[in-house]
Amino acid sequence: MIEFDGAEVALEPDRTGDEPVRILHPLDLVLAERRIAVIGPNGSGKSTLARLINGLVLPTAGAVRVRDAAGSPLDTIDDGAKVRRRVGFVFTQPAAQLVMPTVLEDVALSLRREHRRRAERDAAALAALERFGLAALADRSVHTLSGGQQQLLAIASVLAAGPGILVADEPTTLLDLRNARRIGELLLGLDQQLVVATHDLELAAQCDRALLVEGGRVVADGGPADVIAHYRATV
Ligand SMILES: Nc1ncnc2c1ncn2[C@@H]1O[C@H](COP(=O)(O)OP(=O)(O)OP(=O)(O)O)[C@@H](O)[C@H]1O
Repeated sequence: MIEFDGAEVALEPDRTGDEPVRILHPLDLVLAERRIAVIGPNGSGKSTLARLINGLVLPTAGAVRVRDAAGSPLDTIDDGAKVRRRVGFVFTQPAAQLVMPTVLEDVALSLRREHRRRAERDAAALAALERFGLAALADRSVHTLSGGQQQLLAIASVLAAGPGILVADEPTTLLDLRNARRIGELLLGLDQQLVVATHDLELAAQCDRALLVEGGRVVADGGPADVIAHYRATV
């Protein structure tokens, strides 16, 4: 569960002494559904909203809290590094988060806390790759993968660390239709709670709830069909 309690993001005023610019206006929301889409025009604040959920952006006022599993405490996000073990984040550009030379090493890096011994870590990493149909690519350089394979690997690496919540920021934007559907289906089928900021309305339509963000405010919130219809009617 994710709770926004008057959370807002404002930029410091510049030297002209102007009012701070609000990127996200104070937001009160409880997100309890398993799959939540955040849609809206470019620059509306979707990424900022998504980044608040894993501490990549901290609110300048108010609070964001997460509970990543039944029975776990509702914790305020005030330390990005701590929350990132509980809330995974997948970026639009998978290459940005693939940091190790080979596919296996990249997944193994996510497992360094759980498995201190290299052999155990590699075995767990291989099992994670198998789950995503990537085992045959284990020794390949991450740079030789296709965009779809890279996005799949980025998701596998993030999920290997066992987060209870997954946030994805436009994960299908750079993919062709086939890979976009494949990644979309994978994300929608996860056990974890999913928050996905997306321009992919086909993906948004399959979520349990959608939020329409415009000008840093949530202007529609509810079933995806209604929220998408509202969005289409306003562009
Ligand atoms: N660190 C920052 N400094 C200055 N402006 C910022 C910063 N972060 C975001 N913004 C501005 O805040 C607004 C919202 O940005 P955000 O990236 O959240 O939008 P978005 O809805 O995800 O857009 P897109 O669909 O184009 O990715 C934009 O106008 C952006 O330029």
